[in-house]
Amino acid sequence: MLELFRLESTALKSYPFSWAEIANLYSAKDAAALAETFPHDHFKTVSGYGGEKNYDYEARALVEMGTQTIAFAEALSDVWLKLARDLGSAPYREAMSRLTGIDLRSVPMEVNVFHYGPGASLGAHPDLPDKLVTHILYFNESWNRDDGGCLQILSSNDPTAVVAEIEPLVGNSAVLVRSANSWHAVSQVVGNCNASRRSLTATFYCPGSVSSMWPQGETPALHGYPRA
Ligand SMILES: O=C(O)CCC(=O)C(=O)O
Ligand SMILES: [Fe+2]
Repeated sequence: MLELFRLESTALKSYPFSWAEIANLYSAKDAAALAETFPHDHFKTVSGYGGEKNYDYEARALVEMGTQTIAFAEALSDVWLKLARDLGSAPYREAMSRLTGIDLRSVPMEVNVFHYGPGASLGAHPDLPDKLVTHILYFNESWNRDDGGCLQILSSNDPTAVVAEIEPLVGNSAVLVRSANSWHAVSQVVGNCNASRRSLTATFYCPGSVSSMWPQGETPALHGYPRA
């Protein structure tokens, strides 16, 4: 499913920090099926203001932290099951290690899926210090830049210091190596947007870290995501 050679044939950019945009992660047929059957089950609403960042979106677990366990596998389409298996696999970790120059073969990782509905955004942030690398994959069949919802690579904590913008189109992805200056944001989705902005993050953590998305002991209320 995942065309790992795309990761192997990309070099990281060094400005304004270590990052890369990588397109064409799947065949056209798989890309269409992934976009068509993007998960709508078992989401929690995540929002908060202040602290590291402002944020507002819907999140679903796909591969649980530090395991290869696929969350709510029974609700996934065949292509989504395949993608979840690939993201939990050793060859994916090896390709990500080669791309970033960081040994990610045995560190804890988790995969989560997101809908950003009308008005949703993610303020400028460098990612928490216990993260090593985040790979963000996108799943919209089409996208209008005027609707917001783009990943913005920033040269500082100033949200207007935009160096590059990545559209959330299926097959497209971005790799961010966490550092003190790895500033990035998601521009606000406009209020009248008629499709959600769809993404997934595969996050590799420092050894010994726990999930900040799904704190242990918390039993979040999960719901279906009803919108298109
Ligand atoms: O969805 C994106 O493009 C960025 C997500 C992100 O920065 C994060 O989850 O920390
Ligand atoms: Fe981030």
